[in-house]
Amino acid sequence: MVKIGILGLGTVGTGTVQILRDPVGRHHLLQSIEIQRVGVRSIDKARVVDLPSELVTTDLDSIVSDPDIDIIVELMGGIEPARSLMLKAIEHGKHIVTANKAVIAKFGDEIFTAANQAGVYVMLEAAVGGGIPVIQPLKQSLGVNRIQRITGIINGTTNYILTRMTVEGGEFADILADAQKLGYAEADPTADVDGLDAGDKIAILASLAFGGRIKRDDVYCEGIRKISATDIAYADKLNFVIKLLAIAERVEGGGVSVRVHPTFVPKDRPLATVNGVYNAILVEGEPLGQVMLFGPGAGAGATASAVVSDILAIVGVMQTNSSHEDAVNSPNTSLHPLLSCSHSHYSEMATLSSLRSSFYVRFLCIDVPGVIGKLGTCFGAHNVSIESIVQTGFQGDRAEIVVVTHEVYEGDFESALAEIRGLDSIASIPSIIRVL
Ligand SMILES: NC(=O)C1=CN([C@@H]2O[C@H](COP(=O)(O)OP(=O)(O)OC[C@H]3O[C@@H](n4cnc5c(N)ncnc54)[C@H](OP(=O)(O)O)[C@@H]3O)[C@@H](O)[C@H]2O)C=CC1
Ligand SMILES: N[C@@H](CC=O)C(=O)O
Ligand code: NA
Repeated sequence: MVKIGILGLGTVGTGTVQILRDPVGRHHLLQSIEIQRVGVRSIDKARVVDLPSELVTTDLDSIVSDPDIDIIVELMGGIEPARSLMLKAIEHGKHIVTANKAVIAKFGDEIFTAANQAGVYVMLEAAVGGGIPVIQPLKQSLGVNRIQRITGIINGTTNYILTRMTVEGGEFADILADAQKLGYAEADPTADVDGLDAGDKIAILASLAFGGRIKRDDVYCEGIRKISATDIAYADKLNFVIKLLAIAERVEGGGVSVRVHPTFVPKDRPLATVNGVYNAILVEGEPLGQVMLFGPGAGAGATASAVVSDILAIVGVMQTNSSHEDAVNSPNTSLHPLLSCSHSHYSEMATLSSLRSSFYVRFLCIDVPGVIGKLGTCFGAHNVSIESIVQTGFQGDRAEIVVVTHEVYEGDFESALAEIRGLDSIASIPSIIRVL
């Protein structure tokens, strides 16, 4: 039997235990897995799964150093103590399965280096796209392609919020509360709403796609807090939907760009049809072309499916490699190259100003006559060409003008906006949203 220790028995931990305890009709290797210990924060909390009390403990240190345990399944979330416990488990020769994108995006360097030295695996399929297989496909089935771009909807909570705001016009706070009740949101939902969770995930995908580590601070993150019902209505009128996109791409002229921002997506693009808690990841590479991976991006069962599949992959390797005992006792034994992390350098990053994008901008103006001309002149002076400019109505006594630009350099667009902000007739610029 392969013995596992699970850290965390919340949404994903519970889903994981449920799959492991109900193996019939699933992969036969599940029957060689035994839950040895489960670590939690509050021992007295009511649990959905009924585990023998001697299995459950608040002493997580004792789990990661338990000599009988082969695999540590980290499902607690957050940076600490998750990071230290994973490092300690690696030090004790244990393989890791984790759903924790926050700790991998920020400390993956340290964790993978330690794992490679110790000759153990760190598997993280659940960390991106929940139940959607995307980590292993990037490492294996798509591994021979030169990846040009990844465009993803990879945060279930924000996609659920934007979908409901679009379809039923509900209030942001109420819908977020529902996402929390459904188990989609992070313990601190700020990570979802401000695009930080998607930032963690796209940093991980970019690292796999481009074969170089990504410093988390180099990922530009903008969340959905500022998206208003007005912008959603304009998007609809202009034949778009608003999605929180995470994009990683090679940039002409060198470097890679990794970013997260709300985006106007044309309604006829497949990504526009991804709604609710569903995620989708569009991978573009040579010679394959485009592949879109789609499925539930959060939730207990979906995420646990990815967690248990990772456990299974390790069990499979352990069973074919009877030298597991050696791996524990003698570091630097060879790891399967398609399951382990094989790069250690950092990717060169491109600056945001060198990227090309189209923009939707909503202006509130004080004085209507001549404003459209002034806006056109300012944009033109900075090489920003306009696809459409319309004055659509009033918000109180302010005239509302909406501009959609052609694809322009972000740097030129920023310079034009700096000049426009100085115009007497511009009262405010409530929305600036990129267009796909
Ligand atoms: N929920 C989802 O849909 C998805 C989640 N993830 C990731 O999975 C991980 C777990 O998420 P989720 O299950 O939603 O989280 P929950 O908040 O539901 O569960 C966290 C669990 O970890 C335990 N825990 C947390 N901190 C400590 C600590 N300091 N000491 C001991 N135990 C601790 C909690 O114990 P107790 O129960 O006693 O409070 C709880 O059982 C996170 O990394 C998350 O980002 C990834 C994909 C989807
Ligand atoms: N909070 C995350 C959970 C899965 O990673 C999300 O909403 O996508
Ligand atoms: Na996944």
